[in-house]
Amino acid sequence: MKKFDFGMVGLGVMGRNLLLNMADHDFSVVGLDLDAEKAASLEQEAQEKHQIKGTTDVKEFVNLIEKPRAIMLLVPAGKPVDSVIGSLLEHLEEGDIVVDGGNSYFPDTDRRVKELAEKNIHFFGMGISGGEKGARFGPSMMPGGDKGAYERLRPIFEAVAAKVDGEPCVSYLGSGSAGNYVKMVHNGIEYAIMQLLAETYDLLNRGLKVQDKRIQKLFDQWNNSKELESYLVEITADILNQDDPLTDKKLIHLISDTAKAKGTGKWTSQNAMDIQAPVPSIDLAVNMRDISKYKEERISASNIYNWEAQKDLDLEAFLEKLKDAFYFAMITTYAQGMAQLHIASKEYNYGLDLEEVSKIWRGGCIIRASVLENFRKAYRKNPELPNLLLDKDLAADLNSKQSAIREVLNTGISLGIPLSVYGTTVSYFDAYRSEILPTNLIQAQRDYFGSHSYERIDREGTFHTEWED
Ligand SMILES: NC(=O)C1=CN([C@@H]2O[C@H](COP(=O)(O)OP(=O)(O)OC[C@H]3O[C@@H](n4cnc5c(N)ncnc54)[C@H](OP(=O)(O)O)[C@@H]3O)[C@@H](O)[C@H]2O)C=CC1
Ligand SMILES: O=C(CO)[C@H](O)[C@H](O)COP(=O)(O)O
Repeated sequence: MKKFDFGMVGLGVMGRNLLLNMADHDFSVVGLDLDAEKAASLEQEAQEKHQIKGTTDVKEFVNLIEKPRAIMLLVPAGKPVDSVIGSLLEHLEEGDIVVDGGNSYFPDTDRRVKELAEKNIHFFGMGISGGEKGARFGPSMMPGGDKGAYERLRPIFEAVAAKVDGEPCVSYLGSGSAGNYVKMVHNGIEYAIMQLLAETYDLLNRGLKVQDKRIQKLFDQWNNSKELESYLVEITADILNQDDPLTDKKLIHLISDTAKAKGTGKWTSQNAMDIQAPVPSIDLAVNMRDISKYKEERISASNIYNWEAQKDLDLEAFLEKLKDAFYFAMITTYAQGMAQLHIASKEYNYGLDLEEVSKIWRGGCIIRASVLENFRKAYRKNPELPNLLLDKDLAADLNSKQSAIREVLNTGISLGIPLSVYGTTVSYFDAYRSEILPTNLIQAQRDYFGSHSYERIDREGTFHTEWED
């Protein structure tokens, strides 16, 4: 009996759809899930041309795959990944390849690579983005680690990946856990841009009392513009247009404002602090999801603190400024995430090529946007660019939009609408462009209370002062 080309463990949202995508591209595929219904429904969903089988039996699953085997895991991150690896191990043989396609925490990937290498089994992490539709019709995929193993599977991944101008949105990114790290930062950027869009909506809806229809039209216009065409802007317009099937209202007004998170945004911020890569826009986006959870306290506080403000402004002129402000904040957010990748690449010896990262984020993934092409050009000009804010072409754009974001921010503050990510983005920008910061005072304070010493700008050495109180 002819064996299958590829095996998938986990037939949920991502695994089932990616497997069907592979079958569309003429690869024969077998899927494993603990849930018999999911295994059976995979076969029911298959079209005549597909070669697909679903099973709940690990031994049968492994034996059905052509050697050396290629197996991908798309199960929830954490313990389920270790549990699946444990159950596969007794059936795998030397030379088999196991790919973790989930949002695994990158140090877990480093550990698993080592554990499986001792058994001569190739293991690598490959972040996948695009959600349900992306997995089914073309995701962006971020593999790292075992390059030889990736090369063997490259034809499958290139066939199923999203394509932009004929180029597949998958590239080998670097050694070790590079693939999971890049996906983690992708999600951090995703959190911040989602928060920026939510703040934009709040400013217009709650602050300036603009009708949903007008806001929806605005996002639609943005998505149809050269600068702001992007998946997250596109779906935000769709969301605002969605009717509720149970009432006569728009669905958005009936959804709870308490946000959930699976952890990748938090990991991005936590690790950024570890490697001293400032990403305040991502930090704030995580904070805002956390603040949203304190619903009872927010209700109490809203009864204590009132701020009723009206703003007379020319709405159409303001919307033009808002577009520039969003562009400014979006670019500055990407710049922080990309700078984190630049620093992490050195810290963990990943050898990341940020031109490739920009290339494979142009399509398929949640943060795909037309501006990624400009980032690609910036990194092509200078592969060692430490921060996109230093690219001359992007700088010219940002300079022309600086006044817009400051005006939008002032409007938000005077109306009492929280524009956290907009605000922190401007502070990040202002700090990054400051030749002189007040950190000399911090150094003096540290020396004053803790004799921590300081350095001077006029002579070499380390100094301590007996400060007079
Ligand atoms: N959903 C999304 O948009 C995206 C998700 N991801 C990541 O991809 C991974 C998978 O996510 P997603 O598909 O959404 O998750 P789902 O929960 O939809 O699917 C996971 C599947 O894995 C199965 N499973 C769990 N443990 C085992 C096991 N030991 N053996 C076999 N099957 C098992 C689950 O079965 P059961 O339900 O019966 O427990 C379920 O069918 C996660 O790491 C996620 O963070 C990445 C990008 C986008
Ligand atoms: O990886 C993804 C998209 O790129 C997943 O959809 C992820 O679950 C999103 O993160 P969170 O659930 O924390 O909002």
